[in-house]
Amino acid sequence: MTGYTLTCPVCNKEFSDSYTLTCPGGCQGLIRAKYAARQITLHDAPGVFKYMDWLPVTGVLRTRAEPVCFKSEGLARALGLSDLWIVFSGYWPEVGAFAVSGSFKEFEAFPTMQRLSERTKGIIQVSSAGNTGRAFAEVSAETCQPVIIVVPESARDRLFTTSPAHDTLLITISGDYTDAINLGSRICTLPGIFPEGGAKNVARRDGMGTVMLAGTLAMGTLPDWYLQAVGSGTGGIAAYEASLRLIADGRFGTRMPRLLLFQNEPFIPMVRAWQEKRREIKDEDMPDAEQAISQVYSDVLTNRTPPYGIVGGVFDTLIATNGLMAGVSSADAQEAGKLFSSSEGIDPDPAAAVCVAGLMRAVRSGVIKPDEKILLNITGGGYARGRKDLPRFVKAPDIMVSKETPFEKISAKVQEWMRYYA
Ligand SMILES: Cc1ncc(COP(=O)(O)O)c(C=O)c1O
Repeated sequence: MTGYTLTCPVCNKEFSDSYTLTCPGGCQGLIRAKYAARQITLHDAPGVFKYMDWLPVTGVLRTRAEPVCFKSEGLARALGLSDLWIVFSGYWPEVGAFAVSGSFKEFEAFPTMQRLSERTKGIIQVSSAGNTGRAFAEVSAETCQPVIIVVPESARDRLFTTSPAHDTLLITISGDYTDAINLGSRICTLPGIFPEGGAKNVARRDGMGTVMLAGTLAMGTLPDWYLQAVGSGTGGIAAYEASLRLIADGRFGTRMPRLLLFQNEPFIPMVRAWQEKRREIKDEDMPDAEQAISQVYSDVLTNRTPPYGIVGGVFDTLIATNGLMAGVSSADAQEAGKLFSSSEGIDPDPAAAVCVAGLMRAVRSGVIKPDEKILLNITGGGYARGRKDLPRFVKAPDIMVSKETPFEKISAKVQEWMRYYA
């Protein structure tokens, strides 16, 4: 690691990092990390930290989690593609994939927790529909760093770890992902608690960007296409930012990969806004949101406030990459998930199945040509294998609340828990 500063895409000012999530000048845009290393050198470091030249950390945590890229044979044959590459993020020992929480959210969680401990003193708060929360709980369980996680009650059985998560405070709320986000924001007003920041956190974006790094290093060159299923779209932004760095590196080509991002019908707000080339998501882009969310195959893709219109967000990323977005039906995603399992030999997360269905559609419609170089982000998977191999500790909620629970009651319990870490 040779150091980094942060820059604002609006005022272009550079500043140092004190776990900064927004421009100190008050600009509205996604700040970026600017790394001293123009060319990436892989470090002899654990898991995802081998990419630490382009991660906003100076130290490392112990982990085996990292994205694994290989050239597809089974799925490629089934779809008639000659240059299909899969980046697998999840648990699949045979290919060297050890993200034991099962998704690429673990690549965000490790650098984020490390950045927080290097840059400030405090406890991180995460709101999640399941996968992100599980990834942070896993890091907490492995490192003993405390974390406060808020999830909808319906997602509580998704909070399991491979060792007991003693340092996780789990709060469940009867409601959906948006209610978890709203409660999390209120909890972050308490002293000593820091929001993980979502797309605003450079550690999260650059952690996810390691997928593009792993893919490009395995292929030797940047791909023509990068495909991912999105809820917030942070992974897409991260893939673009990593591509910018890889182009500046000079060894992997000069052409920006095109992004092809998918949402799960009927909840497709970003697809609708993008189809009209609008920077704003309007209410009419998510009609009957609650009903639509209840119908999707992959509920981790149901973010109602994605970083879409913000400077440096999904809209700008799609413009910069000549990108595309499309909706995928749940029925197609389920079929595609079965095809992926049978052709590649591992079960994909439902979100990854959405991505496979999107790929199939793009090939059928001629958007993607059979000989193009495709990087398919299988953002999660290997749960069945993990259930067999890995210890599983399901985290019981520490605090259960409803939307009506007075905040004073919740904050008193949170502060009592925090006293232990003071
Ligand atoms: C497995 C999986 N894939 C894809 C996504 C979408 O990621 P994002 O939109 O944040 O890039 C998520 C979000 O939680 C996820 O858990």
